[in-house]
Amino acid sequence: MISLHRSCFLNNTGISGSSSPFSYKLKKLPPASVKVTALGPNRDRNSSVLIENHNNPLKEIKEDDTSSVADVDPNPTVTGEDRDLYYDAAATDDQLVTPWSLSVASGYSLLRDPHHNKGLAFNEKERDSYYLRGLLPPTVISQELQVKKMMYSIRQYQVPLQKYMAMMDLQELNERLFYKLLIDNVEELLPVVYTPTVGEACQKYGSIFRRPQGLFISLKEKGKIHEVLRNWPQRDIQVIVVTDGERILGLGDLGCQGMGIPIGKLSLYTALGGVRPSACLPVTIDVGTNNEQLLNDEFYIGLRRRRATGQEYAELMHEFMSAVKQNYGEKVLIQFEDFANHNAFDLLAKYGTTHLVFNDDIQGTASVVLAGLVAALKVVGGTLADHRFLFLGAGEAGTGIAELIALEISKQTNMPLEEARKKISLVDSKGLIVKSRIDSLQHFKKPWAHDHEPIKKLVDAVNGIKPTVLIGTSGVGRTFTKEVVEAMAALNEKPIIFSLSNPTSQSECTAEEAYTWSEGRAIFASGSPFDPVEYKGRVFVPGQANNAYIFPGLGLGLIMSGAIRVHDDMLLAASEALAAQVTQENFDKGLIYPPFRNIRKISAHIAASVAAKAYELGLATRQPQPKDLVKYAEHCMYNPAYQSYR
Ligand SMILES: O=C([O-])CC(=O)C(=O)O
Ligand SMILES: [Mg+2]
Repeated sequence: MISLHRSCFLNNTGISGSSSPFSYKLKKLPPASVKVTALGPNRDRNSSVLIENHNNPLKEIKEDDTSSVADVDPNPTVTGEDRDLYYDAAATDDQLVTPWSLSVASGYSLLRDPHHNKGLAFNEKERDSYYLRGLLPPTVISQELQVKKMMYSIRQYQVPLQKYMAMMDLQELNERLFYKLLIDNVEELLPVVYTPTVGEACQKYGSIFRRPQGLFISLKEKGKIHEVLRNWPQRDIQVIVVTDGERILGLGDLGCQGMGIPIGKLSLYTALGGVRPSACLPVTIDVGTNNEQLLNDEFYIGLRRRRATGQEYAELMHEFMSAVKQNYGEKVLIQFEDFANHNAFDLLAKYGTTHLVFNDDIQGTASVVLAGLVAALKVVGGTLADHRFLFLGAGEAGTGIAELIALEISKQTNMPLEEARKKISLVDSKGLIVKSRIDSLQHFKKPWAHDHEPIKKLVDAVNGIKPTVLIGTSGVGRTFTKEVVEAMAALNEKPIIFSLSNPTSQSECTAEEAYTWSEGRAIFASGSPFDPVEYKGRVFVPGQANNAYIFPGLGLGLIMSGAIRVHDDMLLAASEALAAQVTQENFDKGLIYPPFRNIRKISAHIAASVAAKAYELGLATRQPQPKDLVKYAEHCMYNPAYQSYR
């Protein structure tokens, strides 16, 4: 029999006995109904404790529970300074833990609990203590061997989508092994759990759907979002990635099937930025879809209706945003992802002053591209202000990048922002954005309407504007034609060409095209990965200008400083920190981004710079400020090594 002592402790994974180093106390009733079931040598395997809450009339307390329900703290969260937020992350062999969890019921269930399952890595003692005898074959293997075996098995699949499904299955089976695999093999597995494969997964989400991941909030849940959030098993949420599925990568409206994106982004928050998986909440808001093919697809998993717009849309989003703050407090980071232009800018403007929000497609992409440009200038020469920029695509990414470049030029030169913007031109589906179009332009395009003759075709814009930098954010593949790349190469000794649209099918040109058509002179980066290209005996390694370099570190920096708002200067700080991570050795290979295999170190530096900026701006609430922010960031990072169970 177990006893829940008056001074039992709760961390994000559950409740532990007083001998464990968890660091804050349960005193009164917890806000949500929590089924607390203990595992351990002293317990009767069927025993469980159900702590009721005000929503739940159930009350079942078995065992010799010495605590009373009223002694449990109603709000055992968020601000306690004595609490080690990262206890769960920092497992070491000498720290024994009990795999207490919400609803871990028995050894059999333990094997099916992804947060605590270790599969064949359960040692003999754990097999005795946790009722695992007979449930596993006799062999005991290390996590390292499990990684080796899983990698072997994943490499057997020829089809990327099969690899994706194998990885998702692993995430649902054994979370720590999933993250160990991803961290140790990041360059190989990033294209599997993230772009480009995640794009295909979203397109086929209905037919590959096995088990729900993340939280689905549809119009059916209107008026009940607060309760829906409480259905999520974790309470201590630090990052939410939310999409409404209307503009998934460059693939368009995938409705509810956009869920693959928040799942993938949050896997990267953990693997690349070290945010604990239990603190991450993927959300898809389903207001319908205008994708006829999905509406007619018998396997479609979302609402079968056309998209709600206007007030109906705004009300659902507002209820969500309010419920998030009510449930998780002021310091939960909400990352908007893959919303359509017409909502993305408005949501960011509306909630930027009341919530800790950030739009990855506008701001994260801007930050990563600025870092790449700053690094590229070390090869090409000149300052940002010496260059001319032309964009194909004037949506979230295009205007977001343009604005951050203008901001940086303005900071560097003391030039008014208005003037700095004139160094940047954008082409949309109707041609160059110019003053004569101003009345018909969407508001986010208006700052880019300069005095210029109208130009329809991109190649004519290249020849007319004579840019040194060409950036594709159109979401439309193969738009950087041979003619366009050759024009850039005729104008520039080292043309900078970024094809940023995702997934690979939507990239404005391939790496091979960029290098071949520029006769090996282009400095090229893309949103989705391309393999190195050999051209005339030289090997060119394309950079991946993907916001995955930025958001995990940015998020960690915001969390560890307890920031309450995102500020543009933090994006600039993240950008500078990333650019500073490119070594001479990288430059020698033609790289303008550091390799992803060093991403955790890179993220720690980005996090430290972002946190430093938060403190400087007075937006940080975690006091006192840690002395060495890089070390602190590293300390905070989730470690997927198995914990030892007592
Ligand atoms: O997800 C990615 O690879 C980058 C991104 O945010 C997008 O393309 O929308
Ligand atoms: Mg995106």
